[in-house]
Amino acid sequence: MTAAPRPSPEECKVLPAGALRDRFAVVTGAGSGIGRAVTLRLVELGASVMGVGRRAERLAETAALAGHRFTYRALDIRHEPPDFLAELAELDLLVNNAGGQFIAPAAEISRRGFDAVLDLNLTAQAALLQAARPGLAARGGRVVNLSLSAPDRGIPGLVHSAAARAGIAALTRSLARQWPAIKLFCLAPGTVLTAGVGEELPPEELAGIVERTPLGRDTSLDEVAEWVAALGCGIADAVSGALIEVDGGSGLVAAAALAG
Ligand SMILES: CCCCCCCCC/C=C/C(=O)SCCNC(=O)CCNC(=O)[C@H](O)C(C)(C)COP(=O)(O)OP(=O)(O)OC[C@H]1O[C@@H](n2cnc3c(N)ncnc32)[C@H](O)[C@@H]1OP(=O)(O)O
Ligand SMILES: NC(=O)C1=CN([C@@H]2O[C@H](COP(=O)(O)OP(=O)(O)OC[C@H]3O[C@@H](n4cnc5c(N)ncnc54)[C@H](OP(=O)(O)O)[C@@H]3O)[C@@H](O)[C@H]2O)C=CC1
Repeated sequence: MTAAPRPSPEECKVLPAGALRDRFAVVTGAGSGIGRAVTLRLVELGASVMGVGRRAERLAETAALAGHRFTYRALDIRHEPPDFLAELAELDLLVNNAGGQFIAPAAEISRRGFDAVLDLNLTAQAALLQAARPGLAARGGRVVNLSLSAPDRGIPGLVHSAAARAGIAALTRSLARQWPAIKLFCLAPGTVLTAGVGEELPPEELAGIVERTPLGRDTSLDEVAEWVAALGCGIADAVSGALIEVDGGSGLVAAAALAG
């Protein structure tokens, strides 16, 4: 199968200049991969961004690229209380991007391993949402939770992460009902060829997963960044609670078939 050509970075930039002027966003995991790309696009569109992550040196690299409208806090969302969010009187956009897991057969995942992945991808993110609620509600704010596509269909090798991501999708829908002043979304980007995913799977396995998606393609960083920015804009005003899969159609295919 011949895949459709990917849009160029410039073709992905569909939002007008200044679309996020005067907006204030918090992006977790802003020191690498998707979080950095999202941060740079939000800043380019006029927003001010506070980035969060454990490694200050990675956040400082993002700061050097983003310029003066980017500040950062080096902290661990699993082990530190989300006071930095509770202190914000006003917040337009929270991008819950920090996350991840390890790939292992279910039988080899210990209780501590399961807890660590549930904590990072569900419980810690729920705590961030609770802390951010007043600031978000004050501004009619939005939340984008990064997720995996079709977590409810099962993902062999990622049972802990699939459980957490199905949980965050349910949390997103439930909060969208309970907090009508805030719009919440899950964005599932399929396979994005970041250094982070490269540490989880060797290149040949990743290439196979990408090839077996219905569209035969990965999702670019520029596409993910533009989708997140769009969810922070007026165009997303009539949407809440949705899981949006920007995944080359991989959510349509059982994960076991993708893994080969
Ligand atoms: C296939 C189809 C794909 C199909 C599709 C695949 C597409 C994938 C798309 C997703 C892409 C991404 O997410 S990209 C993001 C990539 N980056 C990451 O995922 C990195 C994130 N990882 C982390 O932050 C951490 O490692 C995290 C998982 C939270 C664990 O944090 P901690 O530091 O607290 O944990 P540790 O102290 O190291 O370990 C806690 C327990 O976990 C266990 N543990 C840790 N690594 C383990 C491992 N590889 N195998 C077993 N068990 C492990 C340890 O043994 C401990 O248990 P005991 O031994 O009992 O003490
Ligand atoms: N790449 C892909 O194909 C896909 C990725 N995703 C999801 O998108 C998100 C970003 O992935 P990607 O950019 O590829 O991978 P990265 O590994 O580059 O991103 C993870 C980010 O989260 C931060 N982070 C991890 N743990 C913590 C913590 N405890 N406290 C604070 N920050 C933390 C990391 O920074 P630091 O280590 O400095 O703390 C890092 O910046 C993840 O949630 C991932 O699961 C979803 C589907 C596909």
